[in-house]
Parts: sequence; structure tokens; C-alpha cells
Amino acid sequence: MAFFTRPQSANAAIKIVRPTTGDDSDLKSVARKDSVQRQCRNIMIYGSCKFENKGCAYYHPPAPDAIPQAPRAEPPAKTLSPTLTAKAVNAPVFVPKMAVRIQTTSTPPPEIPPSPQPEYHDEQNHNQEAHNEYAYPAGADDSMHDMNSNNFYPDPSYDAYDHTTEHSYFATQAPFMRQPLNYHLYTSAIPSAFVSSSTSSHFIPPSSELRSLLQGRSEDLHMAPPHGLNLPEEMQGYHSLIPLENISSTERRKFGNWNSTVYRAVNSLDGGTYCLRRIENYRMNHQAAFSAIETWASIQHAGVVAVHEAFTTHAFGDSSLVVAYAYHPQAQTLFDAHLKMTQPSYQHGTRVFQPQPQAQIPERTLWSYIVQLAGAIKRVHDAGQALRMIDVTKVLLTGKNRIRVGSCGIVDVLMYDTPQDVHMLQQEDLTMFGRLVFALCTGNVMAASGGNFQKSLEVMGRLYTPEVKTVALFLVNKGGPHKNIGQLLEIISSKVAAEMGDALSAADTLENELMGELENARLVRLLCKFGFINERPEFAREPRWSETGDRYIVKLFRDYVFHQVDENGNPIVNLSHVLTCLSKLDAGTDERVMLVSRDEQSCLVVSYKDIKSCVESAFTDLARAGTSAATSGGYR
Ligand SMILES: Nc1ncnc2c1ncn2[C@@H]1O[C@H](COP(=O)(O)OP(=O)(O)OP(=O)(O)O)[C@@H](O)[C@H]1O
Repeated sequence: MAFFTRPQSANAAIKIVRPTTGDDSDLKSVARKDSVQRQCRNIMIYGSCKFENKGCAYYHPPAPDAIPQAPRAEPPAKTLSPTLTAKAVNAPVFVPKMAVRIQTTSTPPPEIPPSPQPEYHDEQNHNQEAHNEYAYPAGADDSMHDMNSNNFYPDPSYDAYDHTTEHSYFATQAPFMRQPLNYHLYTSAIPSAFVSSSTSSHFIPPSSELRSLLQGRSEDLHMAPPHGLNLPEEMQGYHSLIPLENISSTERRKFGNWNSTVYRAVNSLDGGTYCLRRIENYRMNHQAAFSAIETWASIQHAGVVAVHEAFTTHAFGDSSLVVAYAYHPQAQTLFDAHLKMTQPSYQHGTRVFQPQPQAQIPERTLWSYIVQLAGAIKRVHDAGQALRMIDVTKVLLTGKNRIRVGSCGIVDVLMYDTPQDVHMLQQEDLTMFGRLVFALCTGNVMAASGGNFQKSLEVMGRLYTPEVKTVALFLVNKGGPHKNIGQLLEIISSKVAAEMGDALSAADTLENELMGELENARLVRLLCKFGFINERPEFAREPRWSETGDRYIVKLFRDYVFHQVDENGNPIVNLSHVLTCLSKLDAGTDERVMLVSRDEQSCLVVSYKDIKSCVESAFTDLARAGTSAATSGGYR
């Protein structure tokens, strides 16, 4: 038989009634359905009615201590769902620590102190339905009392709603209690008319592609170093070094005149992954050479790969300079992304390649690169620095149409002994920028040089709008000492506006994606709490701790969520059911659920709010007994 497939929602509510007593004269009046005998709403809300003896026509039940105790074994079985057996109803009564509405309980409602709030007493304000269908004779008073005293929500953020301090509209409404957060229940994504996760936008690929992209990055970040690399185990707190380029090649790669290698490494101080650029055989003459790194570390910009620190080391067997940068998993250089058509060959450490017919970079992408680079250069020049390394092999493509200038600061350290005028270096930045535009337009890194120049202009004019040529010429031409990046930004202002629009839509799209994932962390926390509580062999010297008290409800709920079976005893594996139940539990809704023990001897009707409270209380017990209170606090 399907014992965990009971009606579950408040809509399929099982009417909960006060247990019958030997003297049913009181209850007769409760059960009467005529309007005159409906229970006064003031009793339900405030626990008393000022007008009880002053003409109030509604029914006022006797004070709780006047209600005779109901014998436990005689619950009103006829009020239960027809699918329940009387046997289940007669199950031993379970009394949890917290106030939960149990059908078979005969505990009288606690006395509720009269409320100082003004009372309702006009005919309209008596909600007939509330009196009739869900009169909660046994539970409502408890529930109201609990809500008034905030027993369910130790969290101060669940304080009673103070309607006087809020918006004036609400201040005119009837007082109500602030409900627990229920926005975890559904993710109200931005309507798809505005943000679509299935189509590709300029910066963000469609949702499915975005996921596999992020998954790939995560894989990259957690990749373990292969054996036999013969690299230092540890170096200035960095470990797990993996080279990002081929180090077995006989041709050594050069960074200017220096041999250089790029590694990915993990920092043991913060656990973060970094990109280390090592310059071999570097001799440091002045400690002050690192002052530039300090300046670069303070430059934070979306278009610049962040500089972390620099140090010298003998860990590689020589004296190396290492500069640590932010690591962007699966980043590609612009050369690798757009210009590399054939395997480049190397002669004396310099890349030699044959220009090939390229897959043309779309103009929108080209403008995006130009605007992003201009923004990065502006930030760096405003900080009194020069990038000195704007090259297709040093600009990284870190996401869809997203680029950042890498390897910043390192030239400043290497060239410390031959200081140069910053203004001249900034002018040089603009020229390098122009050459990069030429290279991207034509697919030839030497496009702006010597004999290639005119041909490159022709190609550019054929493939792109005249504005692109204007920008490229502005950058490579000598424009005098006053030429600066601000002038370029003025020229391309309309492109900057378009870029900004795309960047804002990207933020909207990502926010939308994030909304869909919002519950994940909360549901995992809930599952962790279940894991801590359920089936715990012993706690507080009580071997049955996880089977009794509040934990019993948690266990029954676990069965309800995960262990349901169909009529043939086959497991019901319904992830939607699990997610819905957990979301409702996380929100602590008032919706009630019927929990039946496996032997059908216990049957409880509890709200998600109650179950949440049981989980919290059991988890708090465990956390309190744990060695580190601080750690346990992190799971709330
Ligand atoms: N900050 C970073 N995060 C992630 N990957 C990076 C980072 N910096 C560089 N890389 C990667 O390291 C690899 C080597 O970088 P490098 O700058 O040496 O490029 P390169 O094409 O080898 O240039 P060169 O010819 O000058 O050596 C490239 O694949 C690049 O994508």
C-alpha cells in the first residue's frame, strides 16, 4: 500500500478538530454550523473578546482550563481523510518540543493574554469562511499565540511587523505579522521578453553554453598538476605549478629579451589560483624596482588583469623574477583566438608566421575590443602609468567578447634601471594600440609596419566601415605631444554608448541566471542539516536522539520527501517533489503536510513552519554541542 502518498497541501486540508470530551456539551456548540454560533474572531486573534458579556453575538468558548481533557484514545476519526485507517489515528501520541498541531493531542490551548490592540467588532470584519472551514479550534489558538510570542522565529528579523513605521498605505491596514521569508519558494525570473537566457547576447552566451563554459573553468581551476614536470614543489607560498605553455619545446619563448614562462599556481595563503609569469636569470639591482608593482596592484579595472605581487626566487635553480597575476581560467590570447591559423614556428625565440587568410573578426566584436582597451588604457594613464605591453599575445580573451590586458607592471620592473618619460610611454601605448587594431583587422601582426601599411589600409577599408580606419590611423599617426586616450574616447563615444548598453544587458542576463540558482545554496544547507540530524547513532548519551522529540518529525518529513512509494511499493523518484518540499521548508510556509510513520502507527499534521522549527532546534542542539560554535553559525 502507498503509505507516503497522502494528501499534502492545505488545499487538501484535513480538518483538524478539537478532540471530543466526555462531556460534549461544549463541543456541540463548537460543531454547530449556524452563523450565530460561529466563534468570535477576537478570540481567535487576541485570545479574548472585550464584548463577550456586552452583546457580542458570536460564540465564546470557555477558558482553556475549563475545557475537560480529552481521553487520548478517542480521536474523532471521522474527521480524517478517508484514506487514513483508524489504526493510524490511534497511533501513540507524539508530543514534540515545539508547538505542532497533532491530531490526537488533547493538550488544551494555552491561555492567551488579552491583546492591547484595538479589537475588530463590526459585522464585516468577521470573516465567515475563516470561522467555518478552517476554524482551527484546537490549533489556531496555539498558532496565534506562537506567532504573537514569535516562538517559531528566534531570528530577530522575524519580529512582529510594526505597521506604524512602514509605508503609509500599510499603516492604514489591519496589523499583521511579518511572515518568514518566502521568496525562496519561487524564482521570479525577469520576464523572458526582456531577458532571454536561451539566446546569445553580446557578452553572455545562451544559458546552456554559459553553464558548460563555467563548468570548464571550474574544471580548469581544480586541475591537479601532472607528475614529472620537474617544477618546484613550493615557492613563496605557491604550489601545484602547471605551465600554461609548452616548456619542453626546444625553442624558448621570449618576453622582450628575456626568457619567460607562464604558470598556473595555487597560493597556500588564500587558496586562490594565480597566474605566475617567470622571467629567467633576472638580477635585481634595486629593491625599489618593485615599487611599480605596488602601484599596479592598486589599479583595479575590468580591462586589466589584476597584479597581485612580485618576488625573486631561486626555486627554479636560477635567479628568477616572478610576478603573480589574477588567473583567468581558459583565457586565450587574442593571437591564439583570432590570428593563429597555422602552428607558428620559432626562430631564436621569436614567433615567425606566414600571414593566412583569416576568419574576419565581426565589426561589432572589433569595436568592443577597441572600447574595452581604450577604457583600460584610460584608467592606467589616469593613474600615471603606461601599459607598455599592448600586443595580441598579451591581451587576453577571458570570456565572450571580454578582453583584458595582461602582463602589466613587469616591464616596469625589468626596465627599472633605464627610466623613461611616462608621457612618452603613454604615447607609445597609443601607437601599440593602433598596431593591434591593424593586426586584428587584417589578421597580420605586422600589418602596420613598413611595406604592409598601405595594403593593410586597403584590406581594412574593404572589410570594415571607415570609422575603423579613422580610429586605427588616429592611433598610429604621430599626433603631437597632446594626443591622448581621452581624444580617442571622444571619437568613439557612440561605440562606447553601445558597449555600455550591452554590458548592462549582460548584467541583467547574469542576474537572471543567478536568480535561477539562488535556492541551490539554501537547499544544500537544508540537506546538510538533514544529514547531520537523521540517523545520528547517538547524541547527548541518547541512542534514540534522532528518533525522538523534534527529530522524529524531521525523520518523518525526510521519509515524506525522499522515501515515498507507489501502490506497488516502487520508489517514487520525483525530483520536483523533493525541490518543492525543500523550498517550502526553507520558506517555512503555513501549508500543512501529513506525515505518516512507516508502520502507520503515527500520523501527524504539521506545517512546514513547524518542521522548519524542528530542524532548526535539532540542528541548534547539535551545533551547540559541537566544538566550534563559530563554524556551526556559518551554516545558518
Ligand atoms: N592571467 C592569466 N590567466 C590565465 N591564463 C593566462 C594568463 N596570462 C597568460 N595566460 C595564458 O598563458 C599562456 C602563455 O601566455 P603568454 O603571455 O606567454 O602568451 P604567448 O602567446 O605564449 O606569448 P609569447 O609568445 O610572448 O610567449 C597563454 O595561453 C595565455 O592564455
